[in-house]
Amino acid sequence: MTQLFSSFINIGERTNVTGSAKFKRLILDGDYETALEVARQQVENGAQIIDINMDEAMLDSVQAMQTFLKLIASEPDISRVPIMIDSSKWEVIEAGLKCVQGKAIVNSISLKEGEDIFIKQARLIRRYGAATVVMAFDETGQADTQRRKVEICQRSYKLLTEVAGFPPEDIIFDPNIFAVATGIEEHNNYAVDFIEATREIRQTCPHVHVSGGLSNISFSFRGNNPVREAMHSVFLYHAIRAGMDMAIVNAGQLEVYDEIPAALREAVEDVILNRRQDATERLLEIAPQYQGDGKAAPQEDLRWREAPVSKRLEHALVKGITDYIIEDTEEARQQAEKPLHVIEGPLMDGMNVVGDLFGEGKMFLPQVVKSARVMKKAVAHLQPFIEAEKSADARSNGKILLATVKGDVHDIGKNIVGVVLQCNNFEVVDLGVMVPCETILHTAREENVDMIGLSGLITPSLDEMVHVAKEMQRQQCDLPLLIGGATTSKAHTAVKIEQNYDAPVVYVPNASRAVGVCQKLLNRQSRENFAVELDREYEKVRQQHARKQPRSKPVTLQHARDNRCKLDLTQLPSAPERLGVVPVSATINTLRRYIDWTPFFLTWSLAGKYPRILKDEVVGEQARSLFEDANAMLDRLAESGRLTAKGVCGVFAAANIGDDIEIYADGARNTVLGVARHLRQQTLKTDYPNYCLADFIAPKSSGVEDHMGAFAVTAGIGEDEIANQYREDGDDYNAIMIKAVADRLAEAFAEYLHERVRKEIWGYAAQEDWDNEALIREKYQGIRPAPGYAACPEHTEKQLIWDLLDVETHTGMKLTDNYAMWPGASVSGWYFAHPQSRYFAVAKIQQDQVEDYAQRKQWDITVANKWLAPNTNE
Ligand SMILES: C[S@@+](CC[C@H](N)C(=O)[O-])C[C@H]1O[C@@H](n2cnc3c(N)ncnc32)[C@H](O)[C@@H]1O
Repeated sequence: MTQLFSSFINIGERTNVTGSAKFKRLILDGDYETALEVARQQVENGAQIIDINMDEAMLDSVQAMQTFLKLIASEPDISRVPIMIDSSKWEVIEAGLKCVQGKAIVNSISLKEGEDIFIKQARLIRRYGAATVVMAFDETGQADTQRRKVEICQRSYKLLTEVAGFPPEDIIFDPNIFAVATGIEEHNNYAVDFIEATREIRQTCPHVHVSGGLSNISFSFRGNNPVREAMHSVFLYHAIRAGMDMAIVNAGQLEVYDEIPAALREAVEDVILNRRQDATERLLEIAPQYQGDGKAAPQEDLRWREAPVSKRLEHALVKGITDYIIEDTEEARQQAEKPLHVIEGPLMDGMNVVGDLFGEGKMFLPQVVKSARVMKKAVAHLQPFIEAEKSADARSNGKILLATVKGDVHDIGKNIVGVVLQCNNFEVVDLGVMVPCETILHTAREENVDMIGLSGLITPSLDEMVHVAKEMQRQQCDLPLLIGGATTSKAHTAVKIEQNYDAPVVYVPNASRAVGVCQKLLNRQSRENFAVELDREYEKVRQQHARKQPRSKPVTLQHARDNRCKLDLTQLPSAPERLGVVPVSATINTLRRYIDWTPFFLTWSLAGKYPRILKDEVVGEQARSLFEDANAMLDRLAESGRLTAKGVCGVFAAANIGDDIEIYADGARNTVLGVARHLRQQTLKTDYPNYCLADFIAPKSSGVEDHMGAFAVTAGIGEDEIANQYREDGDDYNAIMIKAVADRLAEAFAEYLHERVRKEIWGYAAQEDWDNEALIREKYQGIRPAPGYAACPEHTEKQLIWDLLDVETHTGMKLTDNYAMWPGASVSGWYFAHPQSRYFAVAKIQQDQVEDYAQRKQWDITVANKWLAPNTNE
């Protein structure tokens, strides 16, 4: 192969279904002829290798790879360049190797699944006489630092050359190019890490090649091609000097290093070489100047401004543009007979377009929320004129009261429903969170609303909703009742709530359903039809529920205890470095590195795993825009200091007694600080134990000294104030965004603190070194079960965490009547460190365990039945 790499090699990237929407379409449509043209063009444009990837869920990838490679083989002007067979699936690679006639290159193998598979695959590749790309990826994840990149490549090199007999000149290392200038401090050195690792790899692994996917480096500047191209050129300039000799690149999109404008080149070089602290900010500042043709800032496409005012308002609403909304609304007002007509006319028409597009799946939730922001600004401008005329309120579709029930503080879902309803011309009376039943019913009467919507996140809220329904019945209310929130369900609504209230009760699974439901409930005729439909549907759900056989056979508590998980006492975690309570704080910039972004997108109803979602064909654009907004908010929060994160944790001497854990004041174990009560799985298990969290702590009778921990963290100090301020400014989008971001930071805080506990405070895994993806996938030893979740579903146990750690004093976090945590963006839980500890679901328990638990907690049986209802009613 050596002759192949005598100079720098461009690898064409367009024949890749994961990277090119056009190529993907062609392959999915079976248009191989045109797909072949894409390959030909690449070769004509100077690609010296073409990378071919057919990894697409809708494709038979093996078949597609073989078909395409066979076609290429009969095209001499394409097959004169080597083919890179790119797939994450080994069977596709093997299928491809069988079809390529000349020298092939496999992209890629790695140590991800261990040495045995790695060596086996290398030997097979060798048998085909192919070269291979080897990613800097091992059993613990992708390498991001120079040290890890070099270590993994050196280890791979040794295995390949010494064990698999692989010729070193056929090895192409890919030490992972990651995005720089992302705003995250830890990313700033990624390019330097790559360049320096390349230098070291070339020095220590003779004859190998180094390659990488270039476009990743400039990912933060997507949408600004001139800056991206400059970044690619500067990066290549330095990486080639360090020994990089191949890259997957769009050859037509490379700026010539010397032709990059001097100011841009210097700013880009500062970023790539991580030469100054403020390099990202400086590049961000000048980047817009080079957008478009790279010489002058592009003109914003303002052709829509020439349309009549009603069309302009529609455009602004659909696109979420606030820049001209006041002047356009004013123009419309001057043309209208009454200011109210602007709302009822063009603004509502525009919102109807938004509603239709959303309904058709052509707009996504974040866009709708941005539209609402535009609408609010317009309405706010008109309000004084409407009041001056003392005209009646704008005729809305209907009025709905929304509230998160007493004892619960979670409101993101409710707020989203509120905004979507407002977009559809419903008037929303939002009572906020922790709203007692009396306030809900009183306000409903005062405000003369048309229906009531209840929301809740934690399981005790379900009971509160039943209580509200019963009260509505008692007070002879006849307003429709809407039920929503993460723990609610159609079954719960049908079985527990609907029967208690004569007027319609509707379970609303998400925001997009809310509008249709509310519309049906407003009109008398459609409401009656809907009520009949609902009765029938819910009756069916009830019957199904009644017929439902228990999924597994119940056993007695004694039987379950006899089948407890037996702990291997030789594997106990080491004794803690530090016993007792440790208050902790963390900056936004530290925490953002630990964020798990996937749930963030789900909050906004965009499904898909991060980071893949950013490139998703359907929701990718929306996801990117949302991601940018979230990061901009994080930047502002980091700078302003308006959102604070505080936490506390502690590791304590502990011993297991039955299903309880005794927690001691100190290592002497004489003073009991508290006793954690746990529940045990109570269905027949043949292959597994009947788990209880207490099993993961050494029994007191064993005399072995064991430990456990507890934590409580919040990233929500200040979130309500910031959200309220946004809401007052008519900016629901950012009001929801701050809460969604604070929630992410709280979970990130839990992740960050857990890592610190493992590595330093308890220190039982001092040497661990996981990247964020591995942390999210919980690769580490130990768990942090959270009361209210499946392994410890009983919420009142949070009180013990509060007492042990004096949580309120250290963090300001509070527990509500129903043991929800305030602020909403909070997480608390236990730490178990034994390698056998794992998450599980207690699921259905029997009355003997309820009685036993009541006794242990010194509760009246009715109290026990109330708190354990989620596990007795399953
Ligand atoms: C809800 S996710 C949170 C982490 C996720 N990466 C995020 O950012 O949203 C996982 C956490 O939920 C809790 N959890 C999950 N399953 C559980 C179970 N069966 N019992 C108790 N807690 C559980 C644990 O605290 C675990 O760390």
